[in-house]
Amino acid sequence: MKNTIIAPSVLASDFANLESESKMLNRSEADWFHIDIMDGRFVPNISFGIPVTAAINKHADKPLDVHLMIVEPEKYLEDFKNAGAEILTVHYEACTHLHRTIGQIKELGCKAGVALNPHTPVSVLEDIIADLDLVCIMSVNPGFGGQKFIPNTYAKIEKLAKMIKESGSSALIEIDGGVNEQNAPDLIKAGADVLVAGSFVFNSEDPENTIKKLKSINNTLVS
Ligand SMILES: O=C(CO)[C@@H](O)[C@H](O)COP(=O)(O)O
Ligand SMILES: [Fe+2]
Repeated sequence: MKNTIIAPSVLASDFANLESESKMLNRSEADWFHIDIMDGRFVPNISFGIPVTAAINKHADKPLDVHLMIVEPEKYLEDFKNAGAEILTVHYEACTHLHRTIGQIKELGCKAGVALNPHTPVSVLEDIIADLDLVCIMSVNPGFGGQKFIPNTYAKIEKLAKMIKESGSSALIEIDGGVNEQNAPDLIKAGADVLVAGSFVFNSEDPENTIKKLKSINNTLVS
């Protein structure tokens, strides 16, 4: 039985109470904290940056999965590593020298991920897939929480899973955007290893229990 990783997105949490939100995630069955960094240039929104990531890390006792939606991410990798990032994901569309950037992430001792916008085919990763620890398929256009899931994601997961298998890569497939308890079973069946969920978790009445529900979906699927 596959153990799907659940990574709640802190973007949808109460920023005025990050300590208690972090403690809730620690208590919960969440595996990672998903940290969305938006710069107002790569995406049309600004979230938070290095000091807030470090503040969350003071309270988090689980890995920080840092999703960099920024231009020139190579300039800030070390800062985010020092702020507590264990996984650093850069956007394919933001990196001219992706191979070099992935090497820099690994030299820092972090796991290296690449995120793909909805319009970017998974085939662009063919020549780098063996070097990646994670591929994040964006199932919404990045920049905002609470958007509608794009169904073409399922086909992308299947193509990527095939590429990973054929290349012998051990990259995990992460799905980010509009994930909820309705689409999670099909995402897992298609090949998702990591589910990011923001609004679905934090806008629910009982976020801890919502995480538990997402985590238990695996167990209801026939492997
Ligand atoms: O990276 C992003 C959005 O750009 C995501 O991580 C969102 O924060 C997920 O939020 P929901 O779609 O689950 O509300
Ligand atoms: Fe994200």
